[in-house]
Amino acid sequence: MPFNMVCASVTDLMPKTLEGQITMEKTPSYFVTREAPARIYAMSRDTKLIVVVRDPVTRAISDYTQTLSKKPDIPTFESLTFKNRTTGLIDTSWSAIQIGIYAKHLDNWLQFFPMSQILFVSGERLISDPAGELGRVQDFLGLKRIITDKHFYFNQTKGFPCLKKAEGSSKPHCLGKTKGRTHPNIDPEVVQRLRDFYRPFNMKFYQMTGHNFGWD
Ligand SMILES: Nc1ncnc2c1ncn2[C@@H]1O[C@H](COP(=O)(O)OS(=O)(=O)O)[C@@H](OP(=O)(O)O)[C@H]1O
Repeated sequence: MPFNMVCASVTDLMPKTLEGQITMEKTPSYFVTREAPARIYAMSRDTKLIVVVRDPVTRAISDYTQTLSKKPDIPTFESLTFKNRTTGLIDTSWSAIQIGIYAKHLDNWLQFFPMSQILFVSGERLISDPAGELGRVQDFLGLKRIITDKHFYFNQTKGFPCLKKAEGSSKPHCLGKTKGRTHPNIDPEVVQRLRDFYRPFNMKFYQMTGHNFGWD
């Protein structure tokens, strides 16, 4: 990812929700938008928030890969990562790097919402155990566990789980072409430097969420 943030709530601005329905809205940039928590809180303070997160180093490379697919002339990942390559100073103003400082963004949300209203879904586990991760989502939303292991199969070619049957269809459904792009090879020293950079922020994030995402 990029990653996604989902808001589940009933608000005046969203389509009318019938009894027994939940309105969901998804935008990747919510989690990192400074004004978002106050605005969502003002709309509906009971909103439940779901954020899909993955290892911030892989996330940064994935983000870069997505930009590269649209603008093939951009500088290399390695050159964008550093303010000064010789000193190893990381350019934290580069959005691909900035977005992965999850603890900092979460701080912003905790000014308005309690942790009990926020669920962090592991992007890695969404691939290795989709039913388990979706079980957590269903529990969090107070839904019966309808989606289980029997709804998925693993597509080796795609490298992702797919749905055995898409909603309202009898055909399987896999993620589209823009998911699972091949990432460029990044200089391992740069990857290591980024791992070191993110470690303290990851530790803080594990502490805040009470969940070790296993990125280190
Ligand atoms: N269901 C599911 N499970 C696990 N991982 C998933 C899933 N859906 C998307 N992805 C990964 O998210 C990356 C694309 O991010 P987004 O879908 O948020 O991007 S965007 O909406 O197009 O901006 C993309 O990252 P890459 O690994 O770089 O391809 C996908 O692998």
